[in-house]
Amino acid sequence: MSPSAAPILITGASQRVGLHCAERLLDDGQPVIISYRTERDGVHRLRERGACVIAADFSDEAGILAFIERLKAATPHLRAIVHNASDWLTEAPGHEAEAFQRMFSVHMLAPYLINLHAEALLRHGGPADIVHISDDVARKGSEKRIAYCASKAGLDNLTLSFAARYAPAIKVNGIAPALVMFNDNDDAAYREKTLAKSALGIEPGAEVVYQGLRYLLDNPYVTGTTLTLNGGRHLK
Ligand SMILES: NC(=O)C1=CN([C@@H]2O[C@H](COP(=O)(O)OP(=O)(O)OC[C@H]3O[C@@H](n4cnc5c(N)ncnc54)[C@H](OP(=O)(O)O)[C@@H]3O)[C@@H](O)[C@H]2O)C=CC1
Ligand SMILES: Nc1nc2c(c(=O)[nH]1)N=C([C@H](O)[C@@H](O)CO)CN2
Repeated sequence: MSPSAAPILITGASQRVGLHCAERLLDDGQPVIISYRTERDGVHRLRERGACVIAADFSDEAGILAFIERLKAATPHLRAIVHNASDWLTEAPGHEAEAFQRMFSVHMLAPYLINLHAEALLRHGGPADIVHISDDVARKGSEKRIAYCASKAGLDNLTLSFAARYAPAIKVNGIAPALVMFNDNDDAAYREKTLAKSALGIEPGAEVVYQGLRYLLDNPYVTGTTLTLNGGRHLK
């Protein structure tokens, strides 16, 4: 891919899925911009590989708008925006409203404001995409993470609205994973219980999200669609 190609923005790419997708795009010669909140080893690695790295905290409107200004200063065009940044919060007793606000801000307000303010960066005459990384759990709800799940369901709805508004110049789609990669503190009992929730029963790793992203970027006839990436959880 030519080095003058417009960059792809991945939010929340300092670790795990976002970092993997950013590295795979760089492997393909695709320029990358990431947002990060914590200065992790992954940020240093991406910076060394030539990615543009921008600090951002999407916990409130001011932080989101500050990121948008830094993004506009960093590039005149974007090939795509991948909204990956996410906090997997439970609602601590007595802090439910704070948790809901934080989930709404990172999973809905940030994608909404970035999509609105960065529209012109995507309108450059070439292929352009927005991809929202959601969660398969939005399909049925989550008793343990009500606010998280509701905000991811709202993100799925943003996919439909922005796809209708931005067609035909910009495709807008989603990816809704179930378990892709555990967290280091997930114990054996939790891992066994979680793996049993899907028909395929595996922890696939971040590459399956990159494969879904690649499909959406490369296919000119898909918009307003959310790819289910759940190992067949809906079959159990
Ligand atoms: N892992 C899985 O099995 C599954 C993942 N998903 C979804 O896939 C995506 C990637 O998952 P995963 O890699 O596990 O995600 P992480 O939990 O690793 O979160 C990704 C990044 O989001 C950033 N982030 C969190 N809150 C904020 C905020 N308020 N402002 C800015 N950045 C923030 C963090 O940045 P930093 O570290 O720099 O602070 C973090 O590294 C997420 O959207 C997730 O909901 C869905 C289902 C299953
Ligand atoms: N931001 C995050 N969202 C989610 C995570 C995560 O680690 N960070 N993990 C999950 C689980 O894997 C779940 O799908 C299975 O227990 C969901 N969302």
